[in-house]
Amino acid sequence: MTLTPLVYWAQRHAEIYLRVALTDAQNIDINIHEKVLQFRAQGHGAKGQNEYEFNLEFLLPVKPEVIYRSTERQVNITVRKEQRGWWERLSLQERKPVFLAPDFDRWLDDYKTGFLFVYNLVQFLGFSWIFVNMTVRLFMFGKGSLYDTFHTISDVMFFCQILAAAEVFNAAFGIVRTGVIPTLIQVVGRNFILFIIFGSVEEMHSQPVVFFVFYLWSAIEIFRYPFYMLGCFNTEWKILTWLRYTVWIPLYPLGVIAEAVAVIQSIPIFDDTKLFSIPLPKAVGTSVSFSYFLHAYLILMFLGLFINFRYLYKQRKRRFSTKKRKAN
Ligand SMILES: CCCCCCCCCCCCC/C=C/C(=O)SCCNC(=O)CCNC(=O)[C@H](O)C(C)(C)COP(=O)(O)OP(=O)(O)OC[C@H]1O[C@@H](n2cnc3c(N)ncnc32)[C@H](O)[C@@H]1OP(=O)(O)O
Repeated sequence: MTLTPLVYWAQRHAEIYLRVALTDAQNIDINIHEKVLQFRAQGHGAKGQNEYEFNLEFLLPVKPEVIYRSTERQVNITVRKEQRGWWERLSLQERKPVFLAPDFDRWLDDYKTGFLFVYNLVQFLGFSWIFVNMTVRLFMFGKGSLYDTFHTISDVMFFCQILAAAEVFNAAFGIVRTGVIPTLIQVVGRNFILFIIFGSVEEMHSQPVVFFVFYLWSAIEIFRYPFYMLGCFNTEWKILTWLRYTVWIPLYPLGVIAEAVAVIQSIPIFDDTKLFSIPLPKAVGTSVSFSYFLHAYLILMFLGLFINFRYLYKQRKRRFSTKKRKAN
């Protein structure tokens, strides 16, 4: 007797997504003949460990190639609808006039993809400009040019980091499939360093550590944003994917260490200048120095590093383990 797994269905204007509820699926065999999809695999489904299969006939023609990803919990299948040529659409309409309702879903998808593509492109250009400009200036003018270099690139860095706040909204509103907390930690963490430690303390503008931080931030972004840009077109370059999910391994701890050094260097300056200190009533004392908060922030940073490192490690594992299964 053939066993049929649970199959969930979703679709967009150009694609159909099937989720087959089979755990640890093995020997997956998926074919499309004409409009019929045939699926067979061994795995753990509603009737335990067994062989499961199903045939599914689509209403309209679909492309014969199947894209699938097997994870520990399920098999995700993507089928692309056959795009009809304009002449075919025209002849169909001639034969059977239909009222063409506006496809709001499609428009929304296109706007979302367009917005994300432009956003990622702007960020990529911004971080590449910072990286190249910083390298050229420091290489040509040496250490003496630190202060000028900071002032040349800081506006673009401020702009890119403010823009990065959009990533928290994208995560919160489900525009991209990413975690809100890791994104929030990343955005709040960087903006704190940039605007409070670097932006408000002039003495920091000529500290070498600032440029280590900027290098570490931009080094990951010049791979991450092009990776997302390709993702907008359902495309990927293996080498870019590998870099996006690997380069953070050394960069993230180094980035947090460099940021911690910057915080430590700024503590005596905040103590001396009393910048951001909280005034107290005369009877109690003068003020509470901002440096107390910075000491607490140093602990938070390593907690943030732990959360995001774990998150990125999981993302990496998810990405590469599904790829390996796909090759089986
Ligand atoms: C509560 C606040 C408390 C604050 C406490 C503060 C403490 C701060 C401490 C920490 C400070 C850290 C400061 C930062 C330092 C550095 O950056 S050091 C340099 C190295 N840094 C890095 O390597 C990190 C780079 N950043 C990231 O990777 C992200 O910001 C991330 C949030 C940490 C993880 O990214 P995420 O997007 O969740 O993972 P992905 O696997 O890449 O994406 C998931 C899916 O979402 C799609 N997607 C995401 N964004 C976009 C986009 N812009 N456009 C299109 N698509 C996008 C992506 O394609 C994935 O989709 P699928 O492929 O379908 O899975």
